[in-house]
Amino acid sequence: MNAAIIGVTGYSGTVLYQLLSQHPAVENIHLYGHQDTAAPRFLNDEIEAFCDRRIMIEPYDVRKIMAENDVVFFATPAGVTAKLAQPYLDADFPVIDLSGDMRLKDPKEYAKWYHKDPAPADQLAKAQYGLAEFNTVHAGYVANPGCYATATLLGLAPLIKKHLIDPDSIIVDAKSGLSGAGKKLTTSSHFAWINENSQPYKVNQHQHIPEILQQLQQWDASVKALQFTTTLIPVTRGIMASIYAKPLPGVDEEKLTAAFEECYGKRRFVRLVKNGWPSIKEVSHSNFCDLGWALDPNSHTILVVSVIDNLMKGAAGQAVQNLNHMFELDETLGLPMIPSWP
Ligand SMILES: NC(=O)C1=CN([C@@H]2O[C@H](COP(=O)(O)OP(=O)(O)OC[C@H]3O[C@@H](n4cnc5c(N)ncnc54)[C@H](OP(=O)(O)O)[C@@H]3O)[C@@H](O)[C@H]2O)C=CC1
Ligand SMILES: CC(=O)N[C@@H](CCC(=O)OP(=O)(O)O)C(=O)O
Repeated sequence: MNAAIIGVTGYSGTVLYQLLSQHPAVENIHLYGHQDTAAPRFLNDEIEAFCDRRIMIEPYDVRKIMAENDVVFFATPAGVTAKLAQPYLDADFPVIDLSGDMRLKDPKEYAKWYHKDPAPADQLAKAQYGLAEFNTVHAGYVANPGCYATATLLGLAPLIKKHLIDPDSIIVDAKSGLSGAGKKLTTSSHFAWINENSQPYKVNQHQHIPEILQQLQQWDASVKALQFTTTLIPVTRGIMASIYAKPLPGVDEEKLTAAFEECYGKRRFVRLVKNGWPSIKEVSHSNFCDLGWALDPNSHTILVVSVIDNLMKGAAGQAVQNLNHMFELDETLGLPMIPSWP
């Protein structure tokens, strides 16, 4: 197949390019950039690491993209696909959108949390949320989940789906490395600030809160809210979500473990860590989500720890997993099955 990438010069775009370049079912990768760029650019001029890849990044042209490709990936910032999705939806053309533009079903929620103009409700209704372990999308427009949302939802799924916790008691403390913020330098991502430092941000205002709730409510309508805090940590890649909740009466360690095993026993990309605890480094550069859990009888609290690589399972890796679902290929095709270690 031929695959198009829009946004190849960004962090998730480059990882997507790396994965698709080695994907056995992808024959050609075509790159497209901004709509308003008259002259084409070249990948080797934009990304030093790809200095031997003199591949053209053509100006964005929707008709050319659909004519020359079987699928298009958008690795563009919020606000881009909300304006560009319509012709793909009209043509039922396969799209995998890494941005948050088409994830929320309610346009008012998007406007509230992203502070941008939403796509129209009829377009949002057509997009399918691609949390790959639970929603196998075979065609159309896939809204690839956010990085924090992926780590949090995979950690919470067994607790919510098996009704093991008080739905009013969920607290998530999530930390992310700097590549999660994309390539643009900001004051908070400046080396002198974040090196040997750590700071919460977007407290109670993070755009993944409504995304997480939307999916949790599909599993259990009684979940009304969650306390969700995001913190920057001085690593390049990786997310660790520590999830706390109160168990319902009768829930013990055995039931907890059985729920995780039932939920993920057959899943290739979720690893259940039973000796010790998950760590960011052990999933680095892989599409794995590692999960660990415990029930403390003294504080009567469940802890689940979920780790992913934000650029892989949190973005480009899950996008390739969704590509494999869409084209009915083996789910693992083109994805590394061994993390980068040490
Ligand atoms: N980084 C991460 O860990 C994750 C990111 N995401 C989401 O994925 C998307 C990409 O993120 P990330 O890679 O971090 O972002 P970056 O900021 O690193 O890259 C954005 C890319 O989009 C391109 N771009 C910007 N505006 C346009 C436009 N109007 N038309 C065409 N191309 C455009 C940029 O090109 P140029 O440089 O030429 O402007 C660049 O290639 C975002 O929506 C992000 O929220 C989701 C999960 C995790
Ligand atoms: C470290 C960091 O800044 N991370 C970003 C995550 C970006 C992302 O995944 O955004 P969308 O999924 O909404 O597109 C953030 O917290 O906003």
